[in-house]
Amino acid sequence: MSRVDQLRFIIDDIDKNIVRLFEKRMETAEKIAQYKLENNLGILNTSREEEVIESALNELYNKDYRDELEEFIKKLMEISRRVQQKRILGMGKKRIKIGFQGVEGSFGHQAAIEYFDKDAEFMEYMSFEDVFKGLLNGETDYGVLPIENSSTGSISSVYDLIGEYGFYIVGEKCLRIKQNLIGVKGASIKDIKEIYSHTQGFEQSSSFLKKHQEWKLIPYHNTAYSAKTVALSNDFTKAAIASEKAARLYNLDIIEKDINDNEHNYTRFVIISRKALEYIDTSKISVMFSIKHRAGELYKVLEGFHLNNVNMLKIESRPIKNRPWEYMFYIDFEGSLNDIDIVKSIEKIKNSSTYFKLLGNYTADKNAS
Ligand SMILES: C=C(O[C@@H]1C=C(C(=O)O)C=C[C@H]1O)C(=O)O
Repeated sequence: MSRVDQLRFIIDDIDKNIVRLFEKRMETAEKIAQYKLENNLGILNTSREEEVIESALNELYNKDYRDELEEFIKKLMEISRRVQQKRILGMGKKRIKIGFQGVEGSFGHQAAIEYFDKDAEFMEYMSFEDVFKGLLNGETDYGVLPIENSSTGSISSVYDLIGEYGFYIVGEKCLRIKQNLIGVKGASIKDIKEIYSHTQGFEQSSSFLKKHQEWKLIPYHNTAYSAKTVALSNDFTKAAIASEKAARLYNLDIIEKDINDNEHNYTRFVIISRKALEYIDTSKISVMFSIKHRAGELYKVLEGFHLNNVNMLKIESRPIKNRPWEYMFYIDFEGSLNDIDIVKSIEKIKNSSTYFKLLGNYTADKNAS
């Protein structure tokens, strides 16, 4: 072993000890952070830091290293303050709460889990409007709602609720939907008399259901809730249209798999919030507006997209309550508010509309266009 190798061997051993001591020191600092949080104390304590430096310098045999040691200890305390800060923020951070319609095993629940951190708290709501109410009264931080299915089209009630409640769209999640006919363990297709599902489940499986006109269709709040109801009934004559996950969760049999009419069956969910978020990495914009009931008004708006080379993704119109034959338009288009052409297109819509609201600028799900 060369001399330098020998010395490096010694350094490696010293570093191992330093790492062990470093870990110990940081863990102790975290315990102090806990105490500070409980006693409402600030992290920085200058007089204590001065003491720490002084006693460290007193420990030093080789006084030539005074400045270096001081620098080292100062840096160490800076790191320890950062660790404490992280710890306090982590402890203070409340779990975010997400509202969805239905029960565990519903597609809304799945979209919520896939979009948000698993540590979030997921809250079940009976109806779409209940999800909005939960957000309005502060029970939740975000709501997850289906807005469009690739086979059956827009979920108009959710559009209306977005208009009514005035929340923002801060994200989207596109989910592949596979519907299944599920029944109690041991039930066969011949036993069935009644089917429970959300109307979307029926609509998405309409060709399959046409072959069984004798079945009574009972619309329910949610596909997973239908599965749960069938499980509780323990009745061979009842079946549900729901996900494979719901079948597993409620201990039911899959009588017929993948009964949706279209193989490529997707539902797009929007993530709604009381506040708009900062526009970072955004690629899709949603707006809502109404226009004068006059020839060429919608054309003027759409011209703005063409002139500024903006790709429109979807347009939806919904009747305005109490104003017969007048409509609210909802448009989704590609872009970010950091882009000047996009801002110009939006200005054009604003100038041509009687009412305008920017619903959100968010990151598009790659499966949504
Ligand atoms: C660890 C503490 O928090 C901070 C960090 C210090 C350190 O790393 O030694 C000292 C004082 C505080 O500014 C403490 O208060 O003791």
